[in-house]
Amino acid sequence: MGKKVTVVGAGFYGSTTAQRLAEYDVFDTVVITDIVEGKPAGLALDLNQSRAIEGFETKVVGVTTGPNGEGYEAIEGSDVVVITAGLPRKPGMSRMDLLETNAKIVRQVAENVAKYAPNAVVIVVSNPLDEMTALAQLATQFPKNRVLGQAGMLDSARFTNFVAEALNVPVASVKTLTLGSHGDTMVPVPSKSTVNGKPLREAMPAEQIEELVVKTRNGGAEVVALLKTGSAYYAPSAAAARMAKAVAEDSGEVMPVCAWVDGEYGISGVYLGVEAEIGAEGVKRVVETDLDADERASLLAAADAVRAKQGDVANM
Ligand SMILES: NC(=O)C1=CN([C@@H]2O[C@H](COP(=O)(O)OP(=O)(O)OC[C@H]3O[C@@H](n4cnc5c(N)ncnc54)[C@H](O)[C@@H]3O)[C@@H](O)[C@H]2O)C=CC1
Ligand SMILES: CC(=O)C(=O)O
Repeated sequence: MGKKVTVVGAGFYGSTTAQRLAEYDVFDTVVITDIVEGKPAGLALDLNQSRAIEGFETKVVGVTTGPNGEGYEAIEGSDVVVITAGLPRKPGMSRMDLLETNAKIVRQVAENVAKYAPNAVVIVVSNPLDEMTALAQLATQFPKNRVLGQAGMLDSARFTNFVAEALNVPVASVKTLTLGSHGDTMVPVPSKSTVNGKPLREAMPAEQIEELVVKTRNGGAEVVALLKTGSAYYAPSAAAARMAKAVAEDSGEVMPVCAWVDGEYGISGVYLGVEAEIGAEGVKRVVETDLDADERASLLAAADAVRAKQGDVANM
């Protein structure tokens, strides 16, 4: 049977994700939903009219959902659900300032996903990301491997872009990695970063790497400050769409994602940014990589900070 993906939230992140997913042409159907009357249907109409130009057959369906789950039957049979519903940051706000508002939204969405798409893999993007991922798992009661969050793909892409720009080399020649949280305890990993296959540490001085590490941690805030309203969506949607594609194709691709960690790195009981194999069941396996002592210490600190916050969302 053909694959079906749902994107919940038809704002900037959701609409660009739906576009990317449709243009991949690997799904039969992309459903996009929102609580705003008419907007999902309008986006679907517009995206479907681009099919003849872009050359894809995926059908986009737009549905407005109600406060009591009205309209959610449209997501039935989804293989993947991407949750983008929720407020974005304003300049000066931290992702954590969105916690209480977005927790209510994500809980309501996740409960409906559990009811109408009980076999889906859920990819959470709403912020604060690590907490909303944990909340979505609690609210759906899905197996922990079937709920994951998007952060590391985006943060690594930002780090890669900054390195490529600083060295004036093709983006494709740079590989970087970020682990930890999608917040202050993000852990960019220079020891696993390379330029043309050679260690990043041989390509630029330590002080410059540290500058780019800080820039990566502030990557989202830098865009928010420039946009004035809303937050980034081109790179974020590329990241979430790639994850959804990996699930649909059962590719087993290793990606940095927010996944349930149960013993890897000596860390347990927390959704945290780690590398994982992604496939039809969501996270097939968390992939542990060798880290320097300081990177490992930062990851452990991130786990402690995130675990404490994730404990709070159970009652939200
Ligand atoms: N994880 C990550 O790396 C990133 C996360 N984000 C987060 O993604 C979220 C969405 O960002 P944008 O699309 O830019 O915001 P946006 O404001 O453009 O769109 C959010 C949409 O969610 C909808 N919504 C609200 N409650 C809903 C509900 N109960 N059901 C369905 N839809 C609902 C709103 O009507 C709105 O259309 C934000 O929380 C933002 O912080 C954004 C960028 C990166
Ligand atoms: C909004 C957000 O989380 C980001 O751009 O990183």
